[in-house]
Amino acid sequence: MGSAPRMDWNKLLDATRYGRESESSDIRSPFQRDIDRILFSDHFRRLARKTQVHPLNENDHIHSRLTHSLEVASVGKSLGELVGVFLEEQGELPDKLEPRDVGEAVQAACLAHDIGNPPFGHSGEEAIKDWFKNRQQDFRHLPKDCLADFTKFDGNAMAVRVLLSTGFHQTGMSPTYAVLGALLKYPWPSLAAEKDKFSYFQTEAKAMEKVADALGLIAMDNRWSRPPLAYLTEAADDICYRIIDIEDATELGILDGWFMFECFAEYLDLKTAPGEAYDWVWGAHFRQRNSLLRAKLITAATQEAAELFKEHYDAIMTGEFDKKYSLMEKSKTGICRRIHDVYKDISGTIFLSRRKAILELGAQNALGRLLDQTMIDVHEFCDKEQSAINKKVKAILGDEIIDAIPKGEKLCQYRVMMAIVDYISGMTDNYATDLCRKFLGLGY
Ligand SMILES: Cc1cn([C@H]2C[C@H](O)[C@@H](COP(=O)(O)OP(=O)(O)OP(=O)(O)O)O2)c(=O)[nH]c1=O
Repeated sequence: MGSAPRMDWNKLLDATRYGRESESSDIRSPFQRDIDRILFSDHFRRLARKTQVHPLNENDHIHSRLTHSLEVASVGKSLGELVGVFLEEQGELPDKLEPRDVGEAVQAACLAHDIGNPPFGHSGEEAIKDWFKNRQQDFRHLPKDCLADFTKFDGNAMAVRVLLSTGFHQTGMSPTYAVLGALLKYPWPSLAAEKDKFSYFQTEAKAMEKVADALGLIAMDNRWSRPPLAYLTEAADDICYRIIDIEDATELGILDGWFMFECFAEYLDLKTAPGEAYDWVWGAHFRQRNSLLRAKLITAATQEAAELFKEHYDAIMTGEFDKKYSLMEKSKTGICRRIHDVYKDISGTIFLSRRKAILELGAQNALGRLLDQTMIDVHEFCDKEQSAINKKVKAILGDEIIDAIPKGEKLCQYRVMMAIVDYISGMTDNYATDLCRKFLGLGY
């Protein structure tokens, strides 16, 4: 009996670039260059005004997708380095690479993990999906796998599209294969998606074959094995958003100022008796107390996540790690388990808090309205003559975006629809709200 196929770090950490391979004699490592390309991109900058949990918030302590992405990148870098040290000990770290390089590859992917998110976070994704689901009949002539890209729309796939430079107004990031791999949380297309999660649209399907081949991913049914570094990107995200969402909810008064302390102090073994190191917490402002808890939780959870990666290493490398679970969920009694369980109990209260609920219903309307207005005559975009509305939509998107799509091609309409979705999902929350107001005829 032959042994199960196994992924290989020489391929998984391939620093070759997808697309343009530009010469560089500067001091930066290939993965540091990925970090810089992502960090300086306009897609990344716009995350400052995209919802993490609480839309259009005026409290500057509350996280946007930008602050979240920076924090995830910080945790991801540590996780990557810890795993890099482990690979070195195993004798599996490719020649010329150091543990720090693994940290940088994960850091880059973490920076980009939400770069494809639409405005208004998850409710924005739902709004886009709902709009297309309600109009499936109108688009029934599209190939099934193309239509599913819209009816199951996922920001994860848009992130890959942004990085591969196929999206709206992109000049090209040409990321390394290793960083693309670390971003591939769901390495299958929309039609194969369970729970509407997938990492690439049909526009990127050909590119994905090249990426999967370069990374040496294992073909399994209608998907590829998840690249091991993607587990670390996911763990960094899971650790950060669970802790930080609780902290933000406390800041907004949705949860009590002692909530974090009551849930976690005992698990962190904090010394808070009179005369002990942290006895100051009793008289502290809730923010000071939460800062301490956040720091301790992130440190402990990061270390545990690296240990969980090592514990499940063989299953991860052969693609057999249970795809239903994340690393964090594999924790039995550790701090990751506690964070996961507390968040599970409390997330309903946070997600259905009054202000969030009101603004999310508004977001549904705003995105629906933007799609209504830009998609009215989308069936005719590939005709020679353009309707008056399509001429205006073209002018808004930029004529060159639509003109670049070959008109005789079978997938012309699908590509135009994708260009419009690029445009809308690339918007910040405030831009989408403002454009909706203008589309309603309420002035400029
Ligand atoms: C499901 C859900 C999440 N959120 C917030 C909570 C977290 O801060 C954040 C989690 O979303 P993501 O960071 O996008 O991560 P995820 O793991 O849930 O999803 P994916 O696999 O697609 O990447 O979104 C809401 O505000 N409302 C919701 O209904």
